[in-house]
Amino acid sequence: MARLVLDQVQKSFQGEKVINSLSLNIEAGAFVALLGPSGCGKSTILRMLAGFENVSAGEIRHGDQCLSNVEVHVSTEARPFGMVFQSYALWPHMTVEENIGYPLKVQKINNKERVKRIAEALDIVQLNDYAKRLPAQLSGGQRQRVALARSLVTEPDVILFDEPLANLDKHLRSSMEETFRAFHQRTGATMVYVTHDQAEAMSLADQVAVLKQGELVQWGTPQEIYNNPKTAWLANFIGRGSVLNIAEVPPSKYIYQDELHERLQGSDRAGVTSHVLVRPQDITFSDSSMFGLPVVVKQCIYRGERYDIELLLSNGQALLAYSDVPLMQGSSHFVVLHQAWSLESKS
Ligand SMILES: Nc1ncnc2c1ncn2[C@@H]1O[C@H](COP(=O)(O)OP(=O)(O)OP(=O)(O)O)[C@@H](O)[C@H]1O
Repeated sequence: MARLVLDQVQKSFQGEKVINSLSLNIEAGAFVALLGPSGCGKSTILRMLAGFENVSAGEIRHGDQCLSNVEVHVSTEARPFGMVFQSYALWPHMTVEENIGYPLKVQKINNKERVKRIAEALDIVQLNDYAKRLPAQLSGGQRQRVALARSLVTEPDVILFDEPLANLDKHLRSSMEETFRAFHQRTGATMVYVTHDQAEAMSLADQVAVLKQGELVQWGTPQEIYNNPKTAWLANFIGRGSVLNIAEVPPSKYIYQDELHERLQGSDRAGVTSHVLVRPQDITFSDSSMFGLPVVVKQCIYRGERYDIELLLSNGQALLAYSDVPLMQGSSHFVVLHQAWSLESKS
């Protein structure tokens, strides 16, 4: 097991840069998500890691071995990596066990060892009873589990996932998340997981790289990214919340109730303003004008477990809060903002 390093990696297609000087240190055994909107370059990074694409500049290393730079390109087959795709990519004419065993056949692993490893892989993904079936006789989730099992029979150091749950319905996705988690714990392999679904990335990964237009916006634990986003774009991409203008505060710090209320009310007079993120769970409704800020309800939307309340502050800024009870459109209330996180930039 070795660390996977992307060192100032760049990628251009026909002279157009799609990955701009990306550096990431992925520790051995980590579960890393590459997260970002469509077209940000996630799949291109995965394809460079897999060896399907070369790099235009920079270097990819696995431990001491250089996998890719402008001069070196280790082929896909020679990298100790497994891969799981959105489309499963199973052989339709092969049974489950034949599909799983195929990479071992290619590696000319002897029959006895092959049978043993197939049985272990079937056990990990809990498909022992399905070994003799064809892919067409399986559900989408079961097919993806076959693809998972096939990715691990060669005992790879690293497994690359390209949106593996994208074709599955919501219910199945959450049970597959459980499978991935257990799979990671049992194999101990390093996992690099591409997704555009922030909830999936947050629940699975221990480190998340958020990308936008080929640039790394932030790299950290799910908690860091949720609680301490650098930019307003990221704050809106991960979870829900409101970005407000307040009288200037230093970036990257929490501001609490009294100071926050004061600076919010002073934002109109202030020469310089800062952007802060307020999460809806950090807002409560108050009976008192002494502690609360006046707001008017713009919209109230039922969400099952709660209501989303879109509010307008007296200076016209919009604020999202949650409520257990419905509030009438146009009605006036007071809210307490318990804390806000000051952002480095708005973009
Ligand atoms: N072979 C190629 N030739 C030219 N441009 C490409 C090629 N592959 C990808 N691109 C471009 O590179 C950019 C990043 O694409 P990529 O597929 O990596 O994004 P992504 O984040 O994985 O998107 P999605 O979530 O939609 O799959 C896009 O603008 C895309 O059009």
